[in-house]
Amino acid sequence: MNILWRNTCLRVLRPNVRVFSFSACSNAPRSLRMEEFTPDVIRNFSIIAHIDHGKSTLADRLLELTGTIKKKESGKNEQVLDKLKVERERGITGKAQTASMVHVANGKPHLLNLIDTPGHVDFAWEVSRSLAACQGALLLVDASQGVQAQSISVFHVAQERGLTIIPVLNKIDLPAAQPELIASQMTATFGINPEDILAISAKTGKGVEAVLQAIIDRIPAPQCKDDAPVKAFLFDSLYDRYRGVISLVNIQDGILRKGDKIASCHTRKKEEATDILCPGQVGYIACNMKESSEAHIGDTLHRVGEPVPPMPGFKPSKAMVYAGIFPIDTSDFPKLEESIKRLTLTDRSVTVTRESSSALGQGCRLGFLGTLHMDVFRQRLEDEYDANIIITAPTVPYKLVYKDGKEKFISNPTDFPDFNESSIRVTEVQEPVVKASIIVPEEYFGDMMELCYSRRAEELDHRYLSSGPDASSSRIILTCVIPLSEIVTDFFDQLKGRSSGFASFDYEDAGYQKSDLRKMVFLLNGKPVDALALIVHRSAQDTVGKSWVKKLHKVIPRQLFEVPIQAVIGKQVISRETLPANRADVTAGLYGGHYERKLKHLNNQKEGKKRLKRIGTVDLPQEAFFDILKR
Ligand SMILES: Nc1nc2c(ncn2[C@@H]2O[C@H](COP(=O)(O)OP(=O)(O)OP(=O)(O)O)[C@@H](O)[C@H]2O)c(=O)[nH]1
Repeated sequence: MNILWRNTCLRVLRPNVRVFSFSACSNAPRSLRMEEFTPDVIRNFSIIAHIDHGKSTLADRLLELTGTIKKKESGKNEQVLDKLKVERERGITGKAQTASMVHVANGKPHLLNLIDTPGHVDFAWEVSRSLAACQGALLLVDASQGVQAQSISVFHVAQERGLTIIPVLNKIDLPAAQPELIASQMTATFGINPEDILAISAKTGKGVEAVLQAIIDRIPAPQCKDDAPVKAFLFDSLYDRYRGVISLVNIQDGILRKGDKIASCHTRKKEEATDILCPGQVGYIACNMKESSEAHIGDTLHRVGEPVPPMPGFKPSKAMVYAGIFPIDTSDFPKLEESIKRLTLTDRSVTVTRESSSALGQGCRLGFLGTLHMDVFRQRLEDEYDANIIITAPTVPYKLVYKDGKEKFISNPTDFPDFNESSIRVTEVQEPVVKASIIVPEEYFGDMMELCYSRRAEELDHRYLSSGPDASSSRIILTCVIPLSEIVTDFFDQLKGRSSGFASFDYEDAGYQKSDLRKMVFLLNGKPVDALALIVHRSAQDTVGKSWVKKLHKVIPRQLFEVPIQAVIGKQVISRETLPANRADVTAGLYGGHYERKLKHLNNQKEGKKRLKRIGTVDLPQEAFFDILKR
């Protein structure tokens, strides 16, 4: 095992992104050695913020101020942390990123480890595990937008962990900034002392120096013992093309020296350290693991022969949204499977199993943390691996309770039982629910209530988020319990659309709840199309049935005979449309003389035929599924 560290800057990014080297740290005295950073001069901290409140920008300014990275000469504040297209579009960062910097304060060089956290509800798990490696956090709030749903939820996690919170008001340079109003909102919402709030502009750098000083003055040093047995906490892992799996660790106790044999409490695997890492420090370990599942997040590492009690366990990541991924051209499956395998090495929270569908052929069923996570993965497959894929409608994991008390989780609608079967032994179906909180300006409150009701929300409650004297800026926090299946489709888009983009939303797991759910199957000419099966709530079955049948009617090409399209639940037909028959000569209407056009049409048809799928007697091009299933 190699322990890789950099004296002054450790920057762990996605493998295809630059890794900063020691020489980039211009202001750092080169003679500094890692052993000199005793725990009292180490600060491990995180930045917590709602999406877009400026976390990455502040991280960049801190890195610049400490000389860890060079200030951009162009004066443009482009971000150092590279983002995926989907991340840029949605203004979020998915994967946590970590950096270390040295800052001289109070006459001594201090080692500051910034453990970045992602800013989206799907990644709440990453937030909680990165906070476990910190003693403090900067709570960053946009001075023009105020406190948002995500700021509150992450604040609570940080508070529960006993972290020291430094409240920071960002974007004070904006003309729309209302620093006094937002500061009073922060004081009321988080119960913090108004004098503790720092006002900054991460964009211009104003006030950022004071943030560095506050990190050193206010955040406690990690409590570690030099002479205790080595105890290292594994809080993240990533995949590097050349070095395999890289684990990020935080040394909680003891000194890890070159030549030390290290073992994992979880996997019992043993490795040898090739460098030194001291208490309180954050570093990364690269061993020759090829499977990221071998690096257990939340694992504790210790020196061989000196066992330590493992750190209190971390809940493993839990897939909340499942979808089938199939190649558009069925012969591409081996390539697709290989690409998925490679991509999951860099993102170990995705679960993969093989799936085969009579309609779409061979594919994989993937489990994601949420729909954004799914979109990020899909885009990476398309961009980085050039994959042409069809992705089925997302499903949440349902729970079936049997007569004998046994329980089973179902993540594929085709496995859902038909309740009209006489042999049915299922007594109850349960679905996952979440506790959602929405923060919205008062004028959109009615729309939000309506949206929540239409999505089967229960236990609705609301209160005013305290604000300043200006009544027009009153905002409301609305909480409810809502089925997860209702928010994995277009809930977020609806929320943004109906509130002109002002609503912010967050949710946390609230267990399972009994529900009246049925499997809806779509029949083409009497034959079911497995890839389109859905689980629906009884209250929504008519609307869902009707809209899907309409959609199918629109995209399915006409056949030589009439095709009935039906949505059925059990034996009951919920909705039906009939696709009229087509005339045999598909080139009819192309008049004589237009030879090239006719030829082109025939060639297109030939090409299309290769991808035709036969559902019973109905021929369907794979692309039709793409059209049906794209959101
Ligand atoms: N005017 C102004 N804009 C800022 C400031 N800080 C950040 N921004 C802008 O706000 C936008 C969001 O900033 P990011 O740093 O990407 O936000 P973030 O919180 O890191 O977003 P996620 O990592 O995706 O959660 C960017 O366009 C920044 O340029 C600031 O102090 N003033």
